[in-house]
Amino acid sequence: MRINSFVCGPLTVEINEGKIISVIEGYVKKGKSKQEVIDYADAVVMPGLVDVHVHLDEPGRTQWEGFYTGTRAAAAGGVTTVVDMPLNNHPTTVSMETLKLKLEAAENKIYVDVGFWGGLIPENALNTSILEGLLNAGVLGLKSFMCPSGINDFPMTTLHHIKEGLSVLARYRRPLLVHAEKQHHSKNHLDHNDKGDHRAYLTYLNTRPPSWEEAAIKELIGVTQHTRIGGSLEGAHVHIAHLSDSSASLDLIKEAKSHGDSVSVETCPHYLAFSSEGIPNGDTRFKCSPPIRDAYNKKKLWEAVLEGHIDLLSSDHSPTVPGLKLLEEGDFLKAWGGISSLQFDLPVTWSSGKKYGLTLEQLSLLWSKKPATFAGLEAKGAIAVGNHADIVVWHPEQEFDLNDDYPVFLKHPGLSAYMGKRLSGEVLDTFVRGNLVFKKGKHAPAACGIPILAK
Ligand SMILES: NC(=O)N[C@H]1NC(=O)NC1=O
Ligand SMILES: [Zn+2]
Ligand SMILES: [Zn+2]
Repeated sequence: MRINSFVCGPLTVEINEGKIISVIEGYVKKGKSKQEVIDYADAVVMPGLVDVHVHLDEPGRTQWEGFYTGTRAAAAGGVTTVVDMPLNNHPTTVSMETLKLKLEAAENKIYVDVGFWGGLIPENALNTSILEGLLNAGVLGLKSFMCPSGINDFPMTTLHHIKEGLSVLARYRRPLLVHAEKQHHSKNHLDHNDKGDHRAYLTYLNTRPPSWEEAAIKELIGVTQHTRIGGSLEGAHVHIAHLSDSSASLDLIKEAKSHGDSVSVETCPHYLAFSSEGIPNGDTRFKCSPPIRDAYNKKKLWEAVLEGHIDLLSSDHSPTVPGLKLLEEGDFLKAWGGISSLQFDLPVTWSSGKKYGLTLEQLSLLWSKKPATFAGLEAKGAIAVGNHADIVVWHPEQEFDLNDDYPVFLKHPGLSAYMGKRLSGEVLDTFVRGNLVFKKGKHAPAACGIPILAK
């Protein structure tokens, strides 16, 4: 099969047996006989997105999302690989046995390729053989929380657990992703028992100040110094999930990187597209942790992205059921924290980013090459000879309204914070390993995604 496209000049990508076999500047008019040629004219052909932070919640909470709905939404949004988080599913993915349950649940249901993070919790951190079993079974790395996760069977880890986990991960050369917020009480800090207006977003924002992120990251940086070349944790890598604070927390990460620590950081579209000032009273679709901060913070976060201080983007797609989002009560303190977004990674990032000067090359690095490399997926994330033919074809300038008529494939479309927005950048077609999994608004009849296991 050949794909022709005209972006920065004509381009032809040749695909055979799921892999890219040539990338040629210019249109190749004559191919082998019987070879299928798709001409995309002036649409953009880019590597499919690799979303390394997605909660698919199956098994156990399929009513929240699920492999079928989540990966169909991913395919419709040009996301060709997702890496599933070890929590919100039940049981959580914290052992070889629970990973097996994930794999069984995913069978014949996934429309894009799916990798898995395992969970680092106190129990397995203190039992190396459980962790080794989980890593040997193929999780791409581990994830832990420095504050309560909101899920009973996923307890938070202390720095001691994190160090234990890193010493195992160092041998496997796989990363630890950390939810870096550390609860502490300060003078202005209102906690959940205080009587602020629960429908006001500011009440919630004040319960999770930037100093929570700063405190957690400061502790982590004390550990990442040992990941430097020659250090006691050489080979280990710490990745800070969903950074929201673009001030002191970011400065700490920059400093650690300047010393050669093996550390990276992601942020998410909701921190780049929204600001606290614009969140309506009672609209709990916008509740997440760490919280969406003010417009100045957002601007600084975009600057950090464009200057390369933020390594990659991910969705932290974390949906739930309408009942737990408490939309009617609009109670920001009691509602589930998590933003539903997976299908909109590409248009949301583009619509917001182009106002700040984001280029297509940067977009592609942040959403494909960098996350693929981070997760150890060498054959993904770039249109290059030998790579998987994971491709999104899209029209960056095509605008659309996310209204009730728009085909949203997520389990609960109405819960997404992006509904009602006008976005720029419509996906035409999505290929996963050469299979056309989404074409002009329709999915392929069969789910041809495969699970990705580390060797
Ligand atoms: N458990 C879970 O998905 N938590 C996520 N939700 C959110 O808003 N931040 C998270 O870490
Ligand atoms: Zn998190
Ligand atoms: Zn998450």
